[in-house]
Order: sequence, then structure tokens, then C-alpha cells
Amino acid sequence: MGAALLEEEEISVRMAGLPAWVRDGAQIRREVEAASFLAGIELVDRVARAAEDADHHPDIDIRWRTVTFALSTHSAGGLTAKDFDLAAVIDRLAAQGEG
Ligand SMILES: C[C@H](O)[C@H](O)[C@H]1CNC2=NC(N)=NC(=O)C2=N1
Repeated sequence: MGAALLEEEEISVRMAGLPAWVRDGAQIRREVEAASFLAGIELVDRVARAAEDADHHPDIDIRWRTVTFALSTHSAGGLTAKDFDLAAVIDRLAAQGEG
């Protein structure tokens, strides 16, 4: 059984807990500016491993040292808890790469 689509109110509550993310219809999105191109690639590598563990995979756009992650549950046709859970993991990994 797949993850259930979240109600709008639940999405609002979860967005409030993820200030780096923006809502874009059926997906949520966050940009990370890494210290360098290679630091961005290393972040993508860590996120890829977390995504495999979760069996949930972000769309990833890499432009020099700006990496954009977008999350949506394609099988459900919108946002589910899986998206917000992985967003929190991405935030943690992005913060590890800072400073
Ligand atoms: C079978 C497997 O669980 C599905 O194909 C998963 C894999 N990763 C996925 N990732 C995302 N973002 N959405 C999905 O619906 C999805 N489905």
C-alpha cells in the first residue's frame, strides 16, 4: 500500500516546520547553495543514499554549486508524509555540509 495524500491543512502544518522549503503545487522544493561544486555533488551523493534507504527519490537539479531538490509522491499524485520525512533528512544533510 502506498503513502496517503495529505490534507491541505496537514501540508500547511508540515510546511511551517520546514522553512527552507517552498510549496509548488504537487511538490515541495528547496535550493541549497553548497560551498563548491564538489560539495554540492557530495551532498547529492548523501541524499541519494538516504533516498535509496527510504525508497523515495527526489528530483535533483545541479547548477554549479546550487542544488535544487523537489519532492512529490508520484504514485499518490501529490504530497505524502514520505515527502516531508525525506525533506527533513535533506535539511539535516545540508546542514552537515555547512560551516
Ligand atoms: C516501487 C517503489 O516503491 C516506487 O516506484 C517508489 C520509488 N520512489 C519514488 N519516489 C518518489 N518521489 N515518488 C514515488 O512515487 C516513488 N515511488
